[in-house]
Amino acid sequence: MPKSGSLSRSCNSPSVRVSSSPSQSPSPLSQQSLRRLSLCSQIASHSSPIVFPEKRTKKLKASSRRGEAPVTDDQPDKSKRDEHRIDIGEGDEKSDLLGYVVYSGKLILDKRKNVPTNANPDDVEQNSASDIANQDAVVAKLTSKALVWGSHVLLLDDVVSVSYNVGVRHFIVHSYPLKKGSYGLSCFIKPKRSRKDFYFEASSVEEAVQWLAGFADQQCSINCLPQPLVSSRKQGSSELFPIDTPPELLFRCKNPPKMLVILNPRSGHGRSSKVFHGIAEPILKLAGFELEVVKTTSAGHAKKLASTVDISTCPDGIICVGGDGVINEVLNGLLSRDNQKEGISIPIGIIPAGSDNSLVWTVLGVRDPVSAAISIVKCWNFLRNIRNDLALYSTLLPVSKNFCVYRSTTTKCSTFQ
Ligand SMILES: Nc1ncnc2c1ncn2[C@@H]1O[C@H](COP(=O)(O)OP(=O)(O)OP(=O)(O)O)[C@@H](O)[C@H]1O
Repeated sequence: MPKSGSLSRSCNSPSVRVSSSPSQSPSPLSQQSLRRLSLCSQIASHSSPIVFPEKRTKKLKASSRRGEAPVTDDQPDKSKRDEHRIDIGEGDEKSDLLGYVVYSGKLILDKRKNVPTNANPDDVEQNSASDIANQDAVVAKLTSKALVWGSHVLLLDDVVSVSYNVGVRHFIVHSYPLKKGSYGLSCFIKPKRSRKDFYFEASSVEEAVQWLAGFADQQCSINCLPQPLVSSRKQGSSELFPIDTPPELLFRCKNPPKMLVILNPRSGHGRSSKVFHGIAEPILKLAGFELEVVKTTSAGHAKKLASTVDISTCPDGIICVGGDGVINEVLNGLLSRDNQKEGISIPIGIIPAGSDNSLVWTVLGVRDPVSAAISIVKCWNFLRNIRNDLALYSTLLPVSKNFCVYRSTTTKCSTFQ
């Protein structure tokens, strides 16, 4: 079992299709992609045995140093595989579904659902320390696929973001789990999701930060909120985080994604504004997105916007809200830009709000705006992680050369060349 309170940085990524020429010798970059692809396929198949993240990372790094494709878990070296197996729940089947452990420690679930954000932080901290010592605290585990505590399993696919008041032990996990009865047969039934917030308390500020780093590593957005009773000048300052806070976490808190939303108010018989502002926008805001919403005024407006918009004002992507028509216009607009390279490097998100939405359903496999918004959040986090990794290599960024669509199933993000 991994040590309680230990964090292992690991690479869990939604599956991504990155095209690369098979004739080219593997560059560090393509190995990086391979490493991600390998993990993705393991996750998608639900067949990966549970391994210590450290061992998985070492194994993958070692194989990629040798220029080989990473060793996958379905290779027949059973004895080695068993050696790495750990028990998350009761039995291997459940463990396989939950992935590998990223972080574990004691947490209290605050059932009052009311963490006082304006209370004196010293009082809050003292109460927390005594609570954690009580039997209220449960062992919780963050795995590559879920947060597990007691008999609860919250899938990370359903987690939009985690909010944290800097400098305290509390954090809030915002999620949109599927409602009972809306599982399966997704081609016939629109999945129904409803928002659930879980208020947790870690045993120390340092541990709370480690939990957050674990969530960030697993494609969840992190919202750093101001600490109560701290001067506004210090708010958001890294001084309020413990010294060993992972720098990516600080970076994430300071750099929210900026996107342009192109909304066709006529789509879906005039219901698209309601769909966006009432359903999708709150989810994107919960993930800290900064959105500039432009409503089209006539046919052709979306194309003109996409062909002329200054990309630096929406560096993280364009979200199309409407039906097939508005998506068509945006894609054509981007392709007709003077600087086509710039146009095709920008990620596209789609919130289905048209009358039919056949394109988004047939190509991306989603039909409800909640799942689509969650996918955009997940894929944006995934892209940010990939870009951070790629930046390590200061070489060309193949992802930015591809046409990237925030894919609307919650575990996938596709790039097309
Ligand atoms: N403000 C507007 N007024 C009139 N037409 C518009 C406006 N904005 C966009 N359009 C046009 O409306 C057309 C239809 O829009 P869209 O496909 O988004 O919605 P829909 O027809 O309800 O959805 P679906 O195509 O899924 O049935 C688009 O081709 C677009 O050119």
